[in-house]
Amino acid sequence: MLRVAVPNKGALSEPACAMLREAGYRQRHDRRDLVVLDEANDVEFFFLRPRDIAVYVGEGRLDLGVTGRDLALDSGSPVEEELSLGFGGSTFRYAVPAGRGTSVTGLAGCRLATSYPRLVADDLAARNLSAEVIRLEGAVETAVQLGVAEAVADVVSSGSTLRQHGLVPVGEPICVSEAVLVRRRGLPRPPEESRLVERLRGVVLAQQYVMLDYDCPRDVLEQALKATPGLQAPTVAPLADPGWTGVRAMVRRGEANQVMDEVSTIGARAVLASDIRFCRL
Ligand SMILES: Nc1ncnc2c1ncn2[C@@H]1O[C@H](COP(=O)(O)OP(=O)(O)OP(=O)(O)O)[C@@H](O)[C@H]1O
Ligand SMILES: O=P(O)(O)OC[C@H]1O[C@H](OP(=O)(O)OP(=O)(O)O)[C@H](O)[C@@H]1O
Ligand SMILES: [Mg+2]
Repeated sequence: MLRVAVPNKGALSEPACAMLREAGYRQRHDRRDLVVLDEANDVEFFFLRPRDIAVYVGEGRLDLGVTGRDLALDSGSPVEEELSLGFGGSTFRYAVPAGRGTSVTGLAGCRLATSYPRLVADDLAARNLSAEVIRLEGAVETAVQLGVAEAVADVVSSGSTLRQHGLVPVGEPICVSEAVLVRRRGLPRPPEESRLVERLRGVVLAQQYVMLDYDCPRDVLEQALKATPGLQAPTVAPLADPGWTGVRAMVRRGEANQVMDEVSTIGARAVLASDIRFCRL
């Protein structure tokens, strides 16, 4: 039986459960449940703190886990990323009080509060900078206000927590993070693991594309197909009116409106974009 870790709390918890549900797996209904057995798929899910997940997977106690890239790096566990999941996006950055400089080198010798001490120590070492790293559990932005540190390194998503505390980011992000599926580094891949990975890949890809359908005058079909080449090739089907054809192709979600403008300008009509829920490509 495959054993998989899922975040039990926090920013990654709900989207991770939703994605696994979409991939056809049984998930918990009660937030207090810590283990869910999905007998039909022969998978056992363990709901763990996101920070601990890479530790269990790296020790080989669990086969796969959903966690944040930043948390996996900070754990120092021997895990590798199997799949990026496309949610839980954030950056991990240094920040200082507004007006206290804009350069990372200014962090030398300061007290730096963070919940990600390994990530910070590794980055400081790579930059050949020395600073005192103060490990806090959370709400690290307050550490500057209360005089525990002169700078912080923390997760930045919308940036509003930094702003509320009068802090501004300095330097490039230490890590650009998102939710990832991790496995123990270097282990052979059992077939039951590949099935879960492929199912999740099907959900991730489905979210990145839309299905575009439109009616196209035959005399501009070639031009339209260039705008919508699809993945393999677009479906071209006859319509009742011999002067027209139906076209169906997958299009990247972020480019969909531009492509719709393009085919409409050529003369396409009834241009429809619809969501794809899950797929195998
Ligand atoms: N807006 C956000 N706020 C916090 N974390 C986010 C956000 N967006 C994405 N994340 C990611 O979520 C993960 C952190 O999750 P979470 O905040 O639940 O853990 P934690 O900080 O260890 O736990 P807690 O906040 O309960 O002490 C990291 O991978 C982080 O990059
Ligand atoms: O850029 P923003 O959208 O404001 O989000 C970033 C904030 O969210 C996280 O805190 P979380 O809620 O996880 O609390 P924590 O600090 O206790 O971990 C993170 O540590 C920042 O404080
Ligand atoms: Mg947090």
